[in-house]
Amino acid sequence: MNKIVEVLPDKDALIQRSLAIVLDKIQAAIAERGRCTIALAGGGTPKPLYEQLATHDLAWDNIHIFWGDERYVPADHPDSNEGMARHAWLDQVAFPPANLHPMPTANPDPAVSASQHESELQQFFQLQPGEFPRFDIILLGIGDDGHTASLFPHTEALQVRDRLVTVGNKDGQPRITFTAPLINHARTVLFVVAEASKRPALAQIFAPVADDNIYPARLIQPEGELWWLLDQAAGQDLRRS
Ligand SMILES: O=C(O)[C@H](O)[C@@H](O)[C@H](O)[C@H](O)COP(=O)(O)O
Repeated sequence: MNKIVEVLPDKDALIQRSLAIVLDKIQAAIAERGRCTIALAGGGTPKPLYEQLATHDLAWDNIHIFWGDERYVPADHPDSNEGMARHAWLDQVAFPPANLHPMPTANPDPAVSASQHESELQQFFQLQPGEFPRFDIILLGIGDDGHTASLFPHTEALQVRDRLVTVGNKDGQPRITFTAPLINHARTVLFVVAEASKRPALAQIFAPVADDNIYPARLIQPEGELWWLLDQAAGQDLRRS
């Protein structure tokens, strides 16, 4: 694992730096492999990044969009990560509809939806049973509690090692989420983190010893590149690298 930590002066600089890295990784993936597979983070932090990406004319036909997690709501619900990304970016440019791979949230049983999405990933990446795909880019954020994707503290999702996708649980509300092993197979994992409220969790995530079950973002130790991009408010206590 190659870990890079950068603290940017403010949120605008954080978004601009994140944009530069994402654009570079997209271009490199297409140049090397003919396509880019990128999984988006939800929440509020990445929205301006997606809005910036919408201002660039990219090879949309060669870019496939996934999500690292999803709230268990329809795409037109205000909480939907799919809806947020579509509004900020995906529906503003000429992505072929077949290149967008949202997590399903229609089945009454979230476990069925998780299994459906796992099958979609296995088919898209032409995987053998037990094999994990290697996404080019996985974007992540962290919550004030140290969760990432929908891997929340003290939940069963943290223990899942033999699946690509599982059911997350936020205060009893179901989510669909990539598993830690799937995320860790990525070529590049990019955390984009802003705001002082994240500082206590970051201190534990970056500590030499702490409980992964309490701070799930500690589980993210990818084989490839691990980027932590933080604004000054979030990252002021951390050592750059
Ligand atoms: O579905 C989600 O909410 C996200 O995937 C989640 O993991 C998010 O990245 C963090 O909660 C940070 O959210 P903010 O960027 O809004 O602080």
